[in-house]
Amino acid sequence: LGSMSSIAVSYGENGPVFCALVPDGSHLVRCFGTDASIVYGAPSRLPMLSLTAGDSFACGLLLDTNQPYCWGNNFYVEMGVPQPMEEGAAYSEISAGDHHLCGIRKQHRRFQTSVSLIDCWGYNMTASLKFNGEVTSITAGSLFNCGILVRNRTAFCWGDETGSNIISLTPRNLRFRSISAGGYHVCGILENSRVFCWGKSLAVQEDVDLAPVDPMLSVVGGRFHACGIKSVDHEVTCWGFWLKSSVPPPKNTKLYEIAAGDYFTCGVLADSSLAPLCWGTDGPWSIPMAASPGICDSNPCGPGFFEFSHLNLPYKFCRPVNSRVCLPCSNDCPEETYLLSSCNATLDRKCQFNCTNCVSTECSSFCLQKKSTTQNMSSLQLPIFISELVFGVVLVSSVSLVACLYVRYKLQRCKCGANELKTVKNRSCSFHKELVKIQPDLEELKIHRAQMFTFEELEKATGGFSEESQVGKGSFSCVFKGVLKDGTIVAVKRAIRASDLKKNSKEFHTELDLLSRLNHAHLLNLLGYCEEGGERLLVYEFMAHGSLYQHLHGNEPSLKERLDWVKRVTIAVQAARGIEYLHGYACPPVIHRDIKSSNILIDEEHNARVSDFGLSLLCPTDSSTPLSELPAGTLGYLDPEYYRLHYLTTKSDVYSFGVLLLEILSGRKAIDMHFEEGNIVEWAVPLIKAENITAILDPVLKPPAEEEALKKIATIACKCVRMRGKDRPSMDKVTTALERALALLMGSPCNDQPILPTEVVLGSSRLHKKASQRSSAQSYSETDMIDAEDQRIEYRAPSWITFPSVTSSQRRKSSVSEGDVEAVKNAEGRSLRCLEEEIGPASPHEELFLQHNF
Ligand SMILES: Nc1ncnc2c1ncn2[C@@H]1O[C@H](COP(=O)(O)OP(=O)(O)OP(=O)(O)O)[C@@H](O)[C@H]1O
Repeated sequence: LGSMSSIAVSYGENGPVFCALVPDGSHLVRCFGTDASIVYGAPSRLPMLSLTAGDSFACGLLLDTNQPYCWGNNFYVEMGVPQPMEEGAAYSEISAGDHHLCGIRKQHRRFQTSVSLIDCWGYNMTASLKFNGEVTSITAGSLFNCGILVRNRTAFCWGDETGSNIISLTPRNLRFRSISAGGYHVCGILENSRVFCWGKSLAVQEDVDLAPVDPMLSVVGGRFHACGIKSVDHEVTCWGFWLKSSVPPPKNTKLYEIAAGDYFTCGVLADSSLAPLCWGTDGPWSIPMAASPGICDSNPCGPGFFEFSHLNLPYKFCRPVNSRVCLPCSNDCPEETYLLSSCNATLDRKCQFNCTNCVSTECSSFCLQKKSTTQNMSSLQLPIFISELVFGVVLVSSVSLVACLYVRYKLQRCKCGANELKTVKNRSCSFHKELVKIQPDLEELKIHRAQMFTFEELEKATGGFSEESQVGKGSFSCVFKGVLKDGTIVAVKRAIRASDLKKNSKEFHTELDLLSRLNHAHLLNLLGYCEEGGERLLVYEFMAHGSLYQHLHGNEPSLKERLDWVKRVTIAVQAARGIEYLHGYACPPVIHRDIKSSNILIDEEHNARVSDFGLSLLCPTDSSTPLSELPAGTLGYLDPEYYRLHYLTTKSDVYSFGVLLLEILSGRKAIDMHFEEGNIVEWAVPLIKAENITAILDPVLKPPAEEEALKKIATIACKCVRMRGKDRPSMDKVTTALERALALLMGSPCNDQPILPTEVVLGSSRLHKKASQRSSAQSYSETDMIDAEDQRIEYRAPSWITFPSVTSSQRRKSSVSEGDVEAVKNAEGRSLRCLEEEIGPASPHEELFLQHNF
């Protein structure tokens, strides 16, 4: 609902979703909420100029083409670029109603003043409309739209007015600065900054049209309510009908921008955090991101507007050259204050407390402080103050200089320049025989923000490492759920005190070192560590939903059933993104070496996180030959080329990921001797090649409507588990292909556009999960524990695999000759030719998206 903005709120039966442009100049969108099709469907690589949202869908105006691009799930609006659309059409504004979207077509200069073209798509709206005169600021209500004519700033509306009388009630003589539609009403800001609303739902006779008299900077409309930002103090005020038990609008809080869904409204805090803040019903309440405070405009800010700048942020908000975010100037000053400086091109007006007229404590304390500072300054202390100031400046400059030199030194040591990274990515990272030494340096770790804990602290957090708090067990460690002093729920991994302390220590240090260097939304975050005497402990974010293994093969069948196809494929895409980051974007690149379902953990919001870096290896970025390492990993997932030839490349992870995909599709374990053919690869690949996909699909789930999507994933899996590493696709290709399959599965008609379930967040906050983790009351049952135990005994071979422990089927596989490989390849080529292009090179468009994203 409403007009386009840098933030948008969608609504519908799956709950509200908040979407916003990230304020870092990337113009990328991020969404939070419970509607998976919008949250995970948000294109993380498409830069957008602005956003708008309706019932179960959101749309953005693409920065590069000025075309709308929608995602989510609405029967009436085509996802992707809505169709039909005139070729080459570009739009200056878009706006979404319940089930439709409209856009003002950009036109050649010579037509601009005579006629405006507005295209609409969706329920009862699909048409191209012509209006006399230039139109600006379109806004969409439930079933109607309105716009402002540039020539006289009057409003006009079109569409269905049943139940709202919106068209007949439109005021003919009022001039508006801006307008915003709600469900059945429109509110506009008049030239004198007062708000005027018209229309109203006949079903809910609430006075949405009785707007407060305060001057407003902006206004938005929800289903039966409206909210505005007051000009005098940037605080929000709402009016109209509210559902009972709604969270009220914030008080004493300044906001820059607001957007409304039906019963849920959000704004961007007017402080350095630019954090979103929401009220109304349903949530999401915790949105761990900063949001852009406005849309980037290529025109200079007009009168009554100032150019927004953020002193704390070193980067530009707007990518297009000569564009900026223009915010409306505030009018007047709050009570007790006087105008210190007027609004100019770069700053809003400033007000200061008037100390002759204080009533509030805020004013009194300001004036007291001011008085004492003035007195102090005028006394003998002035020279002391000046010398302190000089000392402070010198100190800050020297610290900054040392920090800069240190960062430069670090950057020089890490030879992962953009170009090198690209090269690494393209050649899928091959390595020298020499392994980069992993020598964790505690000072370095501090810089990487891993916190050091005492053993006592962690002992306390886990109830003395009690059996009840144990949530899992690996080959070298036990994992406990713990609660830190500040209430943060964590997972504490305690290395088993083995006779081979050296080996334990190596795995500990590998994981510690790697995790403190890596940061990605789909990698498990390390929060801290403890190394005391023989004790080695790592502290991670707690993953409320355990591992993928527990879901697929645990003792609770309902968990498996609840993991429907969309969830499974989403997890696959997210895990692929984590691995893709390790291979292509980590510095230096990393081979995980132990990709398997028990190392894919699932957080509270059901997002997948790749974990367990105990076996990972760092690889140099400037090498060309594969790394020769003693095989390590888990039976069933281990790349045959690696254990046969000790030939390790990132393609070994691709093999393991292929096995994981087969596991996700079939619900079978990688090795399960209950079946005649116990090795999942040996069993599934021939069936997939014979195009008998149904035979491998997990029988506990109904095949989806779009079985084609699963067919594509099966094909990807087949390619990942090819015998020769060089015949396997790289992880970035796998990710792209999976994203397309997910789009298809979710019924997106335009599956050549990548739908990304969640975006890569380089530098994502380690701490933003804390709050949600604290609220999680989920604990592990004894059965979960048994699962983990069962998994260790039945499924998990010792990490350092020796040849005798390899199963017969694997041995058969490992002894396949080169000729066999060719034969397999040819057969594959024949039966799957039509799907061969799935993992083809990324299109120029996709390459562009990749460049934008990283
Ligand atoms: N951060 C976490 N939050 C919740 N549970 C976790 C977390 N980390 C691990 N676990 C649980 O503990 C189990 C054991 O984890 P761990 O990484 O020690 O071993 P593994 O990967 O299963 O086996 P191995 O170390 O032998 O490869 C996991 O499978 C998972 O169920």
